[in-house]
Amino acid sequence: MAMADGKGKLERYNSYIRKMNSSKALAASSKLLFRASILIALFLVFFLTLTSYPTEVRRRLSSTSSFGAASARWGGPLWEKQVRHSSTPRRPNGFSVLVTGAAGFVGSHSSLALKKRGDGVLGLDNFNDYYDPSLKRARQALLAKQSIFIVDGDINNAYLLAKLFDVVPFSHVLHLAAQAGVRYALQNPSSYVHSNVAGLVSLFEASRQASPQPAIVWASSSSVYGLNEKAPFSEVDRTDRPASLYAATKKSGEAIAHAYNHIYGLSLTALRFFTVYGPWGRPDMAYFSFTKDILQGKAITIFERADGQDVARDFTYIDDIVRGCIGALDTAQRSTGSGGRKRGPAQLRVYNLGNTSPVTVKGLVGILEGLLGLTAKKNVVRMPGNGDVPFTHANVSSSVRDFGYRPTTDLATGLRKFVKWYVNYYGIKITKGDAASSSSSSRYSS
Ligand SMILES: O=C(O)[C@H]1O[C@H](OP(=O)(O)OP(=O)(O)OC[C@H]2O[C@@H](n3ccc(=O)[nH]c3=O)[C@H](O)[C@@H]2O)[C@H](O)[C@@H](O)[C@H]1O
Repeated sequence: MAMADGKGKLERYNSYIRKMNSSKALAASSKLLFRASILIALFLVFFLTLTSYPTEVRRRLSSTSSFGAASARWGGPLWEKQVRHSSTPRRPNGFSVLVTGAAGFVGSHSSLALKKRGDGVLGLDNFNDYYDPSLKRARQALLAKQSIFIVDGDINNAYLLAKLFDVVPFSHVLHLAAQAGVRYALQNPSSYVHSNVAGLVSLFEASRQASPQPAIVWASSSSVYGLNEKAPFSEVDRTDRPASLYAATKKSGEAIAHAYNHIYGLSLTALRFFTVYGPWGRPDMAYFSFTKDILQGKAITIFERADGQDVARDFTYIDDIVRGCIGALDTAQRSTGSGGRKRGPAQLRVYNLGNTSPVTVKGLVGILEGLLGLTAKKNVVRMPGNGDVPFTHANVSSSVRDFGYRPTTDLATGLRKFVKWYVNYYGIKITKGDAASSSSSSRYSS
């Protein structure tokens, strides 16, 4: 009996162990299944969220929000050496300037001018495809010849910015990276928020945490005057009626700058640029695309106001703008914060940088026709409701007073230099007009 009892116990015990094992295996496999489902669900949420963004935003997010993706393009001892070398000033008391948007139009010209006088310059640019990136790469090559290194990265990448401020104690930031263009905001509104609002905050965050905190000079825009009718536009005029999302994001930037100055003691100067043009310019702008189309015999569209009057702009030549940027950098006081905390009141400034003599768009086209020796095929249409403003005109008395800003290039002179660059860069031969005779072997004149 005892044996039988013992055998029965053993069998019961074995069957208990078998049951336990099979329920453990069941539990383990259901745990695995549960975890796998969570992973799949997370992946699906991420994928669906990402694919619900427009292509442009998706491209930007994938290039900026992943540390892994970004770190593939930066980091390491060689990279740090390049960053340090490029940022080191070569003159006594020279600046060490981080130029964002350095492969852009104003960014490339400003970087070269700063380097020329002995400042250290490090560029930062995400080389996005808002317009032909090969032009940005050509500007990059130009800067590389002057030993200016451009980091390939986005201002929204907080890791990258922290790393840059860790490696270099920048004295100044010239912040020019932005989503430009007034009318493109109708097609891709989120890109304006991404670069001009989120990107700006990201840069200000990195700067306020940096030690030392840099002084920041950054690009606002004449477009903030919006529907202002009082001319010429003065910095104290109303800027609460933006006509485009572009203008609204630039105006937001000025409000954000106020807050960072107030809370963290960042020294901040906003420059309101007025329709900047010149060699190595932006292909999306009217003077550039008109030149291309006139040369190709294509029709151009000229907007006129609802009342039939001509639209006008205070077109400003790039060299004048660069001098304004450098004047603002030279007179920028230090930020007062340290360790992310304000230690006293800091400088907060806003300046117009314009040419002070508006020209109508028809006038611009007339000058181009003369330079190209060609007559444009013109479609004159009523200005569509696309964010454009009827005219701009800068009062620059504040920048004249505070850093001796004085625009010296009229539109005809500036466009002559632009056309000379354009035909040379794109290898175009013009038999009639001034452009052919002024074409030189130099691809760059600033
Ligand atoms: O000062 C600024 O803050 C802004 O300047 C620039 O904007 P805008 O002044 O709008 O320049 P731009 O596009 O060259 O149009 C020029 C003129 O041509 C007219 N225009 C334009 C296109 C066209 O097909 N036809 C036309 O008549 C058009 O109606 C306008 O009157 C920068 O792009 C912008 O990024 C920002 O920096």
